[in-house]
Amino acid sequence: MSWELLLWLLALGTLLALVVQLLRFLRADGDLTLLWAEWQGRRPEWELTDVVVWVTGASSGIGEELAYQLSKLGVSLVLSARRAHELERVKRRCLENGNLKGKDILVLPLDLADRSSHEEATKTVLQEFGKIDILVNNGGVSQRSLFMDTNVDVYKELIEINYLGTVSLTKCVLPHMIERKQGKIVIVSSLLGIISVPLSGGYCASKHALRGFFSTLQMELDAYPGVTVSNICPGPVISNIVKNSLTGEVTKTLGSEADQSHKMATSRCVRLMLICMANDLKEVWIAEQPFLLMAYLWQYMPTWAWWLTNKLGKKRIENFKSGVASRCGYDMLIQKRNDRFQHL
Ligand SMILES: NC(=O)c1ccc[n+]([C@@H]2O[C@H](COP(=O)([O-])OP(=O)(O)OC[C@H]3O[C@@H](n4cnc5c(N)ncnc54)[C@H](O)[C@@H]3O)[C@@H](O)[C@H]2O)c1
Repeated sequence: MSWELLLWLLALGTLLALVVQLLRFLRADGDLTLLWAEWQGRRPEWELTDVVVWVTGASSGIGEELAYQLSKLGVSLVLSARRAHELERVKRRCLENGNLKGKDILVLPLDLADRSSHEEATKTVLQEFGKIDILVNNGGVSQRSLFMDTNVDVYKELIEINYLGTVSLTKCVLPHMIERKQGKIVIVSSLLGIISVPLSGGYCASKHALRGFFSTLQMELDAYPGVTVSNICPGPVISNIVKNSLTGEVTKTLGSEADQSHKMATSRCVRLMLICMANDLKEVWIAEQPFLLMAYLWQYMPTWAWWLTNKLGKKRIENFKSGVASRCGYDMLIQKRNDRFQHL
């Protein structure tokens, strides 16, 4: 075989490998560090056993699924949200399907907006389990309304729950972690803490605030390498978030959602969240395409991202005005993606 032919074969092989990697990347549902950790990193089954985990927003969606997956790992669980009866339901299912006993799960009703109650709640957890290894700040609400139709109180509420509620609870728990020189603070932010979309100005603001604030805290905790902060940014995930979204008034929620077929399965999102926690990753992005690509576009080519988001944003506003509020404007792209991958 001549050298020339060998070189051609080598080049062809490299090209093929690149194409395969590109196809993989296009199907990726997490940022590259996270997917690497899933492949080669520490497993949640090894790292997250025999720990006390406090999950806020545990009565529904991502927090509820987190409770189920954590209960299978054999952790002690504290389940918080506002509705005690919903938390009791989640506790019952954890006991039915997981490896825990009744004494391993504490139901602790908590309103993130009622900051004066957070110190007492923290004391209750410490009295019950003696330590807090992981605080998952997951509770939150979203928003669907145009700025011109939105009362400023809605923005205040979003900041109170999503941002200040999270900061306040972390402030109560952190001294205990610093004293023990170990612990994990997990923030469930959003891709909307990195990018922005119309109709959710208050939600985007609260999640951008979380990212800015907790990145700073990560650096301030440099002297305590055993105390880590992880900022988790999911894209659309199946849950009740849109249904529970605030609209133009604090007292009004959207109340329904037509279709969630374009969203990531809650179980997959939570599995990747556990991988993030097991590997102490500082920030992870969890989303299917094209949402993940949009985040990369915002990061590396903001002007192009603006152009595209603006185009899709118009569709999102049109859908909202015609009463299909759950549609995100990326529907055309998602439909094309689904059609294409069905044929692969
Ligand atoms: N589902 C998504 O598409 C998505 C995407 C990105 C980020 N997130 C984030 O994930 C987190 C969980 O949301 P989800 O999607 O499971 O929605 P969800 O509506 O199903 O669950 C939200 C949880 O937060 C709780 N909560 C709301 N207000 C609260 C308050 N004042 N005090 C205490 N608890 C409160 C709710 O009771 C519920 O348990 C939120 O922070 C949300 O912003 C969700």
